[in-house]
Amino acid sequence: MSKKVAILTSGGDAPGMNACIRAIVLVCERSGFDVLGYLHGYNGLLKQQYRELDARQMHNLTQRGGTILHSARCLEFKTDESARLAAANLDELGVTTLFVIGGDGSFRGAQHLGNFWDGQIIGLPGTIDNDIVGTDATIGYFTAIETAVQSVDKVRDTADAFERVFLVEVMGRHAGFLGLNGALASASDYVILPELFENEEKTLKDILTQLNERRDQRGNVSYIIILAENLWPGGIADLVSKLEQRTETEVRPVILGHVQRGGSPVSQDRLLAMKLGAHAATLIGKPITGIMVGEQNGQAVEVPLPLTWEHSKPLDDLSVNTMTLLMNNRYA
Ligand SMILES: Nc1ncnc2c1ncn2[C@@H]1O[C@H](COP(=O)(O)OP(=O)(O)OP(=O)(O)O)[C@@H](O)[C@H]1O
Ligand SMILES: O=P(O)(O)OC[C@H]1O[C@](O)(CO)[C@@H](O)[C@@H]1O
Repeated sequence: MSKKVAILTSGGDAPGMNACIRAIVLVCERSGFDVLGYLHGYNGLLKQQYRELDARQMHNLTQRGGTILHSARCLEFKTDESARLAAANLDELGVTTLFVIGGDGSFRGAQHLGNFWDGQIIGLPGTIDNDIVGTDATIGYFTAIETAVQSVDKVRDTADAFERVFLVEVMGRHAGFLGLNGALASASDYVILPELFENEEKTLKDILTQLNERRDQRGNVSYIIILAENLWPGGIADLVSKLEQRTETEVRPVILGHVQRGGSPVSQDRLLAMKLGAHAATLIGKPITGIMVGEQNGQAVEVPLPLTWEHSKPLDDLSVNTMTLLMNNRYA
């Protein structure tokens, strides 16, 4: 009997998930394995909602954002009862390997399932947040940076025209990767990140000092602040109003939101997705389970799932130092 494997995408969708599905399906087809795709994350696993996947359906897919399997958050999957049901459903279909493409929450779900199911479980890091330990980057992260940068470039045009202050909120859940690199690549003026945030007063003072110095030297200037979501205690509206009071000028907010999750994946995400998906498919049937396949320094690595979430992934020193030199601590 031919082997049967299944794929699901879970949590926030990320550009490149489709390229990853394609890589897994193509390698499986070469090996003569049947592949099915569960729909809507763990919901599909609980409701036995799936479709069969073959190479013909993978045509013209790499460049598409989103996920053809749809994604979802499924709170009930946290219960033991749900994991038992999922295990029974997988066994009923004869699935022996399950690939979970998603973020750290999806990996917790995969680990939870592993407590009740004897099959092989392999995670692939798909999230725009890049907040997964054990891989240099996650699928979707590079596209999200690109989208944020293109958006800030546009904001810059109008900010310059009016010599206005803009506050741009980016995603990242509780991690600053998207904010930091989006801010750097768009040559923004100041960035507020969860990893570096001390308190409101210090942040406001820093911004005021920098902005006043700029105005003293150059007259009216445009000024762009990047704010990571879920960070400012009173939300973006509160920061806008505090900045307006202290700068005595208009401050305009822009929330980039889910735009950052969409769009055709950039090459870096396509390549990462293909490499990780193809490598993961070569592990089918090997005595290794409960792991995430990631990339570290150009090598595929297999990382036990709990190690991907037990500690927070730190921002890299080079990016932080560059940001300090060119942005937050540059007064002229
Ligand atoms: N502790 C857990 N036990 C079982 N399942 C879980 C657990 N944590 C998360 N999950 C499952 O994984 C799903 C996705 O998790 P979450 O919403 O945290 O997104 P994610 O995978 O971290 O992706 P992203 O952060 O990019 O949106 C949850 O809706 C739930 O179905
Ligand atoms: O789509 P939802 O459920 O609003 O989730 C938004 C969250 O998902 C992400 O886009 C990806 O994790 C986060 O950056 C953001 O906080």
